[in-house]
Amino acid sequence: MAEEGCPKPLVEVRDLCFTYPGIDGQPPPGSKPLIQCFSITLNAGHRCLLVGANGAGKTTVLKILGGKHMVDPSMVRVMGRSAFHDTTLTSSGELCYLGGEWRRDVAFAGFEVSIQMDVSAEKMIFGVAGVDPKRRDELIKILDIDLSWRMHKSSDGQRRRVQICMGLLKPFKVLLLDEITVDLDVLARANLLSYLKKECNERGAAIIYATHIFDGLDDWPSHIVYIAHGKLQLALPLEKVKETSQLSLMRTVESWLRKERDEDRRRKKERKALGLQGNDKQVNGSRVVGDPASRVLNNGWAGGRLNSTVAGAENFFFSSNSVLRQ
Ligand SMILES: Nc1ncnc2c1ncn2[C@@H]1O[C@H](COP(=O)(O)OP(=O)(O)OP(=O)(O)O)[C@@H](O)[C@H]1O
Repeated sequence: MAEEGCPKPLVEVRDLCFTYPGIDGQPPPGSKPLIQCFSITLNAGHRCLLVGANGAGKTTVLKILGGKHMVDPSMVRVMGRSAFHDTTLTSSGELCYLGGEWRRDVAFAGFEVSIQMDVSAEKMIFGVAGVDPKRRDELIKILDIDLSWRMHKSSDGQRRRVQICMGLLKPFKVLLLDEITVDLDVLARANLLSYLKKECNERGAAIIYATHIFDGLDDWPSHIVYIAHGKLQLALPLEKVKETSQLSLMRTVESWLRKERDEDRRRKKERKALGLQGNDKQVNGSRVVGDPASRVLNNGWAGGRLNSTVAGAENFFFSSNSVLRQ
């Protein structure tokens, strides 16, 4: 997706390969990588819509890009740095992930107050330190936040607006959005999407947005990335997608997913007819049933140790010992 003659990409993913670890902190031996053959490049200004069926791997990819799961540093570079190992990327706000855990957790606002406690929106938002007041005011306006809202008495959508505002207070360079607009009303969502578009156009930020909601998105993304079963299916500029389909974006994606499901069913049927299991491999928790010969498979993890298992480990002074972060 990088264009010729462009400056350094903001995001570079090269042959990303990843498996969730089992209870021992290692991927179940012989397990098939959950994410594989996934490479994309994003430049300043790119707004990438990440689409795929439930369970395709969208959240996993976003978390890896957001530095939450450890992979080999060569696989994921954000602004030329390793997303997992260089924690200054996230602590500075340059790399920002707003997604599942962020939504589900009590979403501690800078000064450790739960989003559902009896506290005002003002206290939550103004509690985030080191923020440009102009940017803060703009976000409050865009999201139409009433600073007197009490969090414990607010609606889900009102709370979400406050959360989104807090998440965007620092001027990100790379923003990863994992379906955060579900509770927003049509107007708030439209305003947010146009604000994010402006951020890309004016500040040269890049956004990857995973969603199943296509309202108002027909002209929002610059690129579409489609993932199925953890593998990249396509990564194209929106115009190219439009050239190949006369349908709306939602109908186009729907047709891809329908085709994918039909293919899956056909394969399953064939395997059944041959007396094979429905799935390629049987993995039960961290115990693997199957041919031990297949267990040497390189699934993106280095074996042996839980911490710093990648080449050049001595350089990872930013790294924690954890391989998964919340
Ligand atoms: N912590 C985990 N440990 C093991 N497997 C996981 C974990 N989280 C997700 N998975 C598995 O990884 C696969 C991809 O999940 P992921 O959440 O990335 O999909 P998704 O495309 O975001 O799906 P959805 O559209 O439903 O949100 C699923 O099969 C899921 O069961």
